Amino acid sequence: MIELEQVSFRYQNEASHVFENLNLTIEQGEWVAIVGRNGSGKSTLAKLLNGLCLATSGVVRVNHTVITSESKHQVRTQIGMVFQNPENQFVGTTVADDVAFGLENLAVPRDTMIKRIDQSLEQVDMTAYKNHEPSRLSGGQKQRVALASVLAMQPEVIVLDEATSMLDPIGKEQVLSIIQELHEQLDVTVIMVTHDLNEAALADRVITLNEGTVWFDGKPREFLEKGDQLHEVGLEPPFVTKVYQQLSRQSITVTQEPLHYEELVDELWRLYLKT
Ligand SMILES: Nc1ncnc2c1ncn2[C@@H]1O[C@H](COP(=O)(O)OP(=O)(O)OP(=O)(O)O)[C@@H](O)[C@H]1O
Repeated sequence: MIELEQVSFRYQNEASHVFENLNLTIEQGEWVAIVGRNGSGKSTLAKLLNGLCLATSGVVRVNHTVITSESKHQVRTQIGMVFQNPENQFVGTTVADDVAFGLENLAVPRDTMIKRIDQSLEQVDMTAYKNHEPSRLSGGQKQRVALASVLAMQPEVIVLDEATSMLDPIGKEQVLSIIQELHEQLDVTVIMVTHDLNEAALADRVITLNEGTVWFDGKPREFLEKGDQLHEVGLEPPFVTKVYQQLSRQSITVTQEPLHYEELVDELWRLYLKT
């Protein structure tokens, strides 16, 4: 679905490259979390995927189309982006207008447009707010509307750049469960830039960037097994990993390193019943 081949990128008037000869392939239907310290290039990578940044050299392909200044508009119909701050994405005076905007640009026929607006608002559970002003919604509701605007375009790939970082735990949970549903039911490819390693553990694959290179690329469990090595790339092991490390230090055997709180609780419960 996405291929980066020998991609180098340098911002205009900057001396150093963010990426040099980066190679990466993301398959259709994968859920990939991109993690890494501040400045490691996560957002730049997200922008390279939808043509907001164009490779200085090398090739970025989305569904076999090479992203260039000519093709980027067409590519954006296949890749939906959701950013950290939904305020920057609102253009309409009502929620429905806002969701309609991208469809109007694509000249989608009116009856199809109405159907898609209703369907995407329902997917994010925001139907009741259809005629509300976006600026009066809560942060979590705004992010769900931003997600609906992307869903209405029926993209094959959704890129979320720190999309849940400004949300409270409930708002975060709601957005993540919508993503999980889309991924499972519609086989949408999800690329999620995040600082939250608990969130990254939900993905099928974790890519860790460090100084413009891929430091780790693999399953979330293998990633968390890195434990204290995560400090080398500016990351803090999540709570479940720290508990696992403490248990190991005290020679308490746990069957496998827990990925989520639920697994940790199951494991602790098992240990408790054994005593
Ligand atoms: N518009 C820009 N012009 C020049 N340099 C930039 C620009 N945007 C980012 N950079 C630089 O590119 C590098 C990568 O930045 P990027 O925003 O991709 O990192 P990031 O991993 O997303 O960071 P964060 O976690 O802080 O959001 C950094 O050194 C940053 O200073």
